[in-house]
Amino acid sequence: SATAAVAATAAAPVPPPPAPDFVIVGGGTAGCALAARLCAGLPRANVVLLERGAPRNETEELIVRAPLRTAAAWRTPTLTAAFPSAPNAGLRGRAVTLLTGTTLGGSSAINGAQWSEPAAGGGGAGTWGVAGLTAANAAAYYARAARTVGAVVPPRRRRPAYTDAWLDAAAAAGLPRVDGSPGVAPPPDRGSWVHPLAVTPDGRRADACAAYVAPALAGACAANLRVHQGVSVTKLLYPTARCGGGRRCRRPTAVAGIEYMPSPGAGAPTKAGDARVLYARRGVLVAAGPYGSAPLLHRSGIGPAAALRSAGIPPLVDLPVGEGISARASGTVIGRYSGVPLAWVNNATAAALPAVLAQWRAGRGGLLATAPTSGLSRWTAGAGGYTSVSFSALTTPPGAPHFFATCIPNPRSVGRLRVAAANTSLAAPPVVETNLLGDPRDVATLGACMRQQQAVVAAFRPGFGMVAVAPTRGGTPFTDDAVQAAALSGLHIVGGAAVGPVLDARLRVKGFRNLWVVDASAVPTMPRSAGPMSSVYALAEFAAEAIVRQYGGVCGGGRG
Ligand SMILES: Cc1cc2nc3c(=O)[nH]c(=O)nc-3n(C[C@H](O)[C@H](O)[C@H](O)COP(=O)(O)OP(=O)(O)OC[C@H]3O[C@@H](n4cnc5c(N)ncnc54)[C@H](O)[C@@H]3O)c2cc1C
Repeated sequence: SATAAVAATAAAPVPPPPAPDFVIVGGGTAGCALAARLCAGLPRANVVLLERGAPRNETEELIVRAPLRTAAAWRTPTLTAAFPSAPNAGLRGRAVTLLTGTTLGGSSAINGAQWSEPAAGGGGAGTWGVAGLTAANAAAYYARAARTVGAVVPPRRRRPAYTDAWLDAAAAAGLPRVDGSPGVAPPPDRGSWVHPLAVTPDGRRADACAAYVAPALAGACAANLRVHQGVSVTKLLYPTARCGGGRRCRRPTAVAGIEYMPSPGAGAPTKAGDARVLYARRGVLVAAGPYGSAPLLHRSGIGPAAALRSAGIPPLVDLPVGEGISARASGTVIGRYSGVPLAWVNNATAAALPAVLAQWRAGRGGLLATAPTSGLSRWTAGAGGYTSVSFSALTTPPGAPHFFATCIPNPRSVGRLRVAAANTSLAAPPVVETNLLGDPRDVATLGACMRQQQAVVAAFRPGFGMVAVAPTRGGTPFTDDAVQAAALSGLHIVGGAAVGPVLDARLRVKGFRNLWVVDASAVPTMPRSAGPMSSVYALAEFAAEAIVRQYGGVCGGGRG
């Protein structure tokens, strides 16, 4: 089966040459999509996908695939990395916790699974300056990805309790109910809807591994795709030594391959002698995500020269890698309800019942198949943005009858990911200056959303017994100070190796003929959708098609 094919992929070292044609660094959202499309489109090419996360055990697999267990994934260190940002001046100097997926499927394996595409003019894939990817044709790549992951609005029986009560309250507060189905016209500027999810009809998360890599390994790519888990890529390798021996470093124009080692944390500590080399005959695609790709370029000498030098890394190519990241802040309005029973998705006891587990394992859905979030609202004050709502235990202990409305505005603030020292351990997280709410207009935008959500809380029908409990009780208004005190990371981040400053119009690192970056880092500004996942998939679909077209003659195939 497809799952067995993935389970059989080894945590073992990559076999010796012949070198693969393409090496993909990072088996996340983009990496899995790229791998599946390249191996199918170029049947005579060998593709190797390297993922730092180790193969999942049965418990981890349940946490990834059962939508209700999403918050458990965030607390599982083998599935996610959680680390502090640098202090944010806009949050009065507070750091926030950042989170990312570290397992095959990447962040798509642990995220909210909400499928949201930018409306026309919303900074989607057609606006990034990628040659051949236009506002007119981008919709086709979003649609291809939506079909592959099977993004659909969950049927009524799979929606969290009280979703309709929330939609009624939102409409009463000025956010009318609209249709958010994929392929339907994008939701108008103001509205609320039940969101499409990357969840299969039998209630399993369709992450990038399940949707792309597993079927590829079980079918078209059984012979030419290898997936190696539990290995971390440490740096890029260049064709010949261009530095040292008193010679000046010459700027390389190609990469030869990568160096990798067993991921830290899994067993014995990683030693320098564990490093291995993998050459790539055609090229390397970096898809290590918003916290992985820029640091890999930095460690390989590609980045701001002065910053690299002061971090002890000899600069080879002076490019603004890590600059210009765009990260979302969030602010949550919390209500407590007393007039109706505890929402059943918030019932931790029921979720752990053997019968509930057996029902989900048998593919009959049930409680575990229900995603914790109810839906999304879109609004326009300031730079506009989205609100994700839930009646569940994403942020508080289970069992509390709470309602959460989390505002995720479109950010104007710009941050950067700083160069880490050359000897920084692989396990050390990058230094991320998220600069949340650094632009004062972002404070105003977030405040406008949170006040609007207070109005939604107040608009629940009286029998619901809903009252706001945070950031202020009841209808007490709150100030911008309170917004800055309450804001956290919205968990969405793009940029750092963006098309324009770092990548050419074909998604290659400027000046390199065979080094691509294809993931959230390549995206120049935050797409105006409720999350970047659909845009990351659309970019990977486009990039794979372009590479298949380029190499079809030499590697066989050529079908996209
Ligand atoms: C908690 C959370 C919730 C979210 N919810 C939503 C949502 O509901 N909807 C939405 O649209 N967006 C959501 N997002 C954002 C979305 O998931 C990301 O934008 C998207 O998945 C990023 O894809 P990527 O391919 O760039 O990176 P990732 O999917 O993160 O993949 C990067 C991969 O590279 C691997 N890697 C990193 N470094 C190395 C290395 N040196 N060697 C080998 N492997 C490496 C990582 O382990 C990882 O698997 C959420 C994000 C988070 C964190």
